Amino acid sequence: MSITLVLGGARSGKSRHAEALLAPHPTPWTYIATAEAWDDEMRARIAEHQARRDARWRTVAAQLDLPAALAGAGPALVDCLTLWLTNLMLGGHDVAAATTALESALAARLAPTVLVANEVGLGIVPDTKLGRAFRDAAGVLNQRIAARADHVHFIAAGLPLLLKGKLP
Ligand SMILES: Nc1nc2c(ncn2[C@@H]2O[C@H](COP(=O)(O)OP(=O)(O)OP(=O)(O)O)[C@@H](O)[C@H]2O)c(=O)[nH]1
Repeated sequence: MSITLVLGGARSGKSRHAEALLAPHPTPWTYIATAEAWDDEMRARIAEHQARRDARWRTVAAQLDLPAALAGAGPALVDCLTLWLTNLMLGGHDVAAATTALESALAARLAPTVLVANEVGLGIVPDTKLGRAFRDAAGVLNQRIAARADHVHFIAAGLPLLLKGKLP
């Protein structure tokens, strides 16, 4: 089933674009959230997203186990891969093995999947070793998922740029 990767910077409008991609598909749509509400700012960001989603959505939290969240779900939106990577790295997990497991889960999907990820490598070189390792790992992860995706869209200023496949 079709896989779409939606890339973009912070507040580029990528979540809104990704949500709209599921509109032609049957409900309920599954929103797979990788974020954790660790402070008030994050709680406010999450609340904004939740307010936007109506009863056609069901929300599943998956900080680490994306394959389990994807298995058996209908049309699904993963928001976002970059926070999932953060969770893996901070937890000391094997990122390459987790990515392989995600690729297998995507290949087994029977319904469309949209995945959101941040394009983090466009700014200055991070001044910490962890920051540089994260930036590089995010680039590798995006390339691996993009290679398997049917469609890849890059969002800037709320507007989509086609990198692969088709725009809706
Ligand atoms: N735990 C949890 N996280 C959620 C929920 N809804 C949204 N989120 C998270 O909210 C995050 C998106 O936050 P934003 O800060 O608005 O994203 P952004 O990158 O700045 O914005 P856009 O590019 O415009 O989408 C994603 O990582 C989601 O996982 C939810 O119901 N529960």
